[in-house]
Amino acid sequence: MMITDLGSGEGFSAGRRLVLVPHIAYLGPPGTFTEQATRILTEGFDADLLPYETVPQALAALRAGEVLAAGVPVESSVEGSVPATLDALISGDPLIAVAEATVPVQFDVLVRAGVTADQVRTVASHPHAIAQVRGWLAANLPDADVRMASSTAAAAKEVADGELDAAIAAPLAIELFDGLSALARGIADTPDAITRFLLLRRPGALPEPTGADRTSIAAVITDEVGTLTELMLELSLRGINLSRIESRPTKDRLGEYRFFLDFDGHVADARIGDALSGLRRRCSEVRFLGSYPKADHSPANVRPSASEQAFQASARWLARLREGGVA
Ligand SMILES: O=C(O)C(=O)C[C@]1(C(=O)O)C=C[C@@H](O)C=C1
Repeated sequence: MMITDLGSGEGFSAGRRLVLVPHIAYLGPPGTFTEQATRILTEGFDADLLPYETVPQALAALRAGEVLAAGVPVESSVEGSVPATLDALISGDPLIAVAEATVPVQFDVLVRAGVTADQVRTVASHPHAIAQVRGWLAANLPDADVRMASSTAAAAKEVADGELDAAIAAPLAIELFDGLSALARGIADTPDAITRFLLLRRPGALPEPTGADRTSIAAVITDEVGTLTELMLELSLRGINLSRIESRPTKDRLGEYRFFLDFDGHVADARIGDALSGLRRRCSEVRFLGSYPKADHSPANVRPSASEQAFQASARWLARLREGGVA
């Protein structure tokens, strides 16, 4: 997928024919799946990719205006959402997603050349990667001390630096750090895993609706009977397909949750705007997290009663009634 507009020249500075290329943050170091995704998300856009050690650090740089955009992992088909990303999206100034990409995820076990399985005492990776290879680790490295790293590529770098014996990393990481070789390839417990990534930006002009869009929000509801059902009803009554709902504690008090929702459609679509207004009235907090083209380009299945034409016709009908006309 290509991004068409990352923000009208922001981040460019021209002078004496020198044009500074904008920076785009990602979860680094080079060799992460997030780097692969960020390259897809920024294809055709002249920008330098800047690695950050954690997602919160990348988003802090974006909020501070040090980078134009940030590529972050948001959801895995096997492990579910990436909590660090959801939490970092909410804590701080609003950010919006402007594009999404999905990347097939495969894992190799990288060691320093010559290291054999029975010499591996420590193995590390990103928690999401570890979770996707638990079966393989139990069968093949049952005695190894399993450690968490800030990313798959950070683990590969630690192996190259002699700080760890093995890393679970993306196949391409082997070429980026000196002296690595693969102890095993394609070790994911679930083949065909996919991770979804978003390109985030500070609020500004939204991507144009394409008919195959997704909208993301985070909403806090009061702890009362039926509030979650009512939230869902706002969507279903308008024929809106919910593609994800995830809860995270608000961290303010036990039992209070923030719901992350993804649904088909663009905030510019009448049915989505109408539903969002309803949610705004019902929820104690609604944060808009963006409307952006879906990575798979699958068009929204809009029932006739929720179409743009149906909304326009009913708005005209209501206006006539209010003017004293006959329906
Ligand atoms: O560590 C990386 O390479 C990442 O890009 C992060 C991440 C994730 O957050 O899920 C991305 C894809 C894989 O599922 C494992 C890790």
